[in-house]
Parts: sequence; C-alpha cells; structure tokens
Amino acid sequence: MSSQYPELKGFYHLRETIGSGGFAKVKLAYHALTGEKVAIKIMDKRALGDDLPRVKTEIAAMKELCHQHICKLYQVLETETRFYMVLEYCPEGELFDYIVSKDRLDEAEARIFFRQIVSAVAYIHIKGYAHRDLKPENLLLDEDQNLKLIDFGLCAKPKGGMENHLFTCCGSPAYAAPELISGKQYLGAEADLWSMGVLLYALLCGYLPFDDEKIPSLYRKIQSGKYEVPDWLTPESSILIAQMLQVDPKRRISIQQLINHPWLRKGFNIPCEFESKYKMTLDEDCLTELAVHYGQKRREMETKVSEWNYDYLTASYFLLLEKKMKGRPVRLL
Ligand SMILES: CN(C)C[C@H]1CC[C@H](N2C(=O)N(C)Cc3cnc4ccc(-c5cc(Cl)c(O)c(Cl)c5)nc4c32)CC1
Repeated sequence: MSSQYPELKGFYHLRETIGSGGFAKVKLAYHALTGEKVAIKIMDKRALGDDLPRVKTEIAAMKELCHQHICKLYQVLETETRFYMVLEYCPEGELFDYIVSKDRLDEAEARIFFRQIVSAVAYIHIKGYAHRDLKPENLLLDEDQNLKLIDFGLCAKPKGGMENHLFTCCGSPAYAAPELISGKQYLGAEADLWSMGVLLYALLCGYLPFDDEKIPSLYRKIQSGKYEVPDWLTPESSILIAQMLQVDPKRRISIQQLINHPWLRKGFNIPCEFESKYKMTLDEDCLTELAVHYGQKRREMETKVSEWNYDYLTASYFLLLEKKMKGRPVRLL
C-alpha cells in the first residue's frame, strides 16, 4: 500500500480508506513514532482542477486554528502530484449519521452538542474566519463523543477583519442564509449564525427547516423565513431557533449573545467556553521525549518545534500532546 504513497513510508502505516469527499480520499493511518491513529486526506492535484485554491484555503486556515472542537491538522505534505493533510482521527464519523440513527436528539443531548458547535464557531470568528459551510456532515465525533469541525475549504478570512463584507455565494443551499443566496454582500459571521440555526433545528427535529428538491423553491422558502415548528419543541428551543433564523441579518442573534444565551446555559450555568484548551507554551514532557528521541538538546528541540513547519516533527509533538491529554504515557515507540 505504501508503495503507492512513497512519501508516507516509515512515517505513517496506511490502513483502509475511511471516506471520500469530492476530490479527496481519506485513509486511516498510524503515526509510526507514537502509534496514534490519524486520518490522512489525500488529494490528487490533477483531479483537483480549479478546486486547488480550496485546498490552499483549508490548509492555511487549519494551520491557524487550534481548538478542542476543531479537527486538528498535524502535518501537510506536498509533492508535484499530490497534497496530503494528516488530521485528527474521528472514529465516530459524521454528526449527520448520528442524528439519522437517533431520528432526532432530545433537548439535553442537542444542548451538549450545540455548546461545542458555538464554542468552535466563536473561536474561529475571533480568529477572523467565517466557516461558510456549517452543517452536520462537517461535524465529526471523536472517541469521547466530542464534536470536531472539519472542511475549511470554503472558509473566508475577510481582508481587514470580520466586519468587512463577503460576496461569494457558497456552502450547502439548505443551510445558506437569505442574504447569501440573494447575491447581496453579507457578513460571514451573520451567515454562519443562520447556518447554526438550521443546524440546531436539524438536531432537535431530525429534518431541515427549509427543504425542496428544486433550488429556486428552496431559496423562496429560505427568503420567506417561514418554517414549521413541531409540537415536541419546547418554547425555549423555539425562541432560540427563531432568534437565529431571522431573515434580516441585523435582527439575528450574534455569537456573543449566543454564548450567554439562557437556552445554552440551562443545566450548565456557565457560558460556553470558546477559548482554546491548547496552551501557547510548549509542553516540557513532550519536548524532552522528542529531544531524547532525536538526540538533540532540549533548547534546540524547543526552537525547532516552535517553527510550526507542519512537518513530521509538528505531527509528533501534537500527537505526543494528545497522548498526554488522554492520560497515556508521553512515550515515542
Ligand atoms: C462528506 N465530507 C465532506 C467528507 C468526509 C470524508 C470522510 C470523513 N471521515 C469519515 O467519513 N469517516 C467515517 C471516518 C473519519 C474519521 N476521521 C476523520 C478525520 C478527519 C476527516 C476530514 C475529512 C475532510 Cl474531507 C476534511 O476536509 C477534514 Cl478537515 C477532515 N474525516 C474523517 C472521517 C468525513 C468527511
């Protein structure tokens, strides 16, 4: 198998294909030095065609986004024919399939997931990014049933900050905000908030608020802002959804208000934490283990890791840190 991917030989032990998304193939692999599982997204440059900029967008964004509810990028490899993205493995697959398997979620379970989604989106907005393709297919579950946001191929980092407008109409139609599909300029943060309203509705109802086989009638439904409120929704859930599915983006709830919203605080009594749990300082144990393994002084290793080249060393550091955060020994094999 690795003869097909010579660049990975000795660094990753490739296993089966675990999914494919459009122009990418995602394979399970083991990081040789730590034995940790990873997902490797493999893209053929020729097949990418004019989707190539999406890959560069995703890689650039994911290098800057380091958060407990965002799928972690560990390493990027580029050859003349391929891109490889070594990513955090999420064994429980897509939130979409989880909702389908349970028909719909009760309020308590939806709240746990939605707090994690709000945490991830608040973090990327503060970092100056809009995701622009928020939907259950782009939220994966890790081994502890925690959500990880993926697919930053359509994200935007508006020049001059998030208060500047965007123009590109993109993302999945059923989750797209009215202002986005009407071709007007829009604010990425406001469009993401609308998509999160559709997402919350999908979590609590098991189907979409706006749906139609034909795109033009789907767009009319979205722009009308009218959707069915099933009788199992509590008044509190309906109010929150209504605050997010406001056709006028200026009347729509903001992420700052969402973080403190009573519906999200119910049973937790603390706002959604959106700060990254990853420390900015390097972890001593991981640095020492790497220094010993590579026969380097700790200071030299610290300098090398701090370059964040997203090479094998970056992957080894992050995966050692994962092991430590999961209470496993901080040891290289
Ligand atoms: C339909 N989608 C647009 C693509 C689909 C590809 C397989 C993937 N997957 C699966 O479908 N399992 C069933 C297993 C699985 C396990 N770990 C994963 C870890 C990361 C990713 C991943 C995939 C893509 Cl295309 C990304 O851009 C990023 Cl940032 C991350 N996918 C994973 C993944 C889920 C999404």
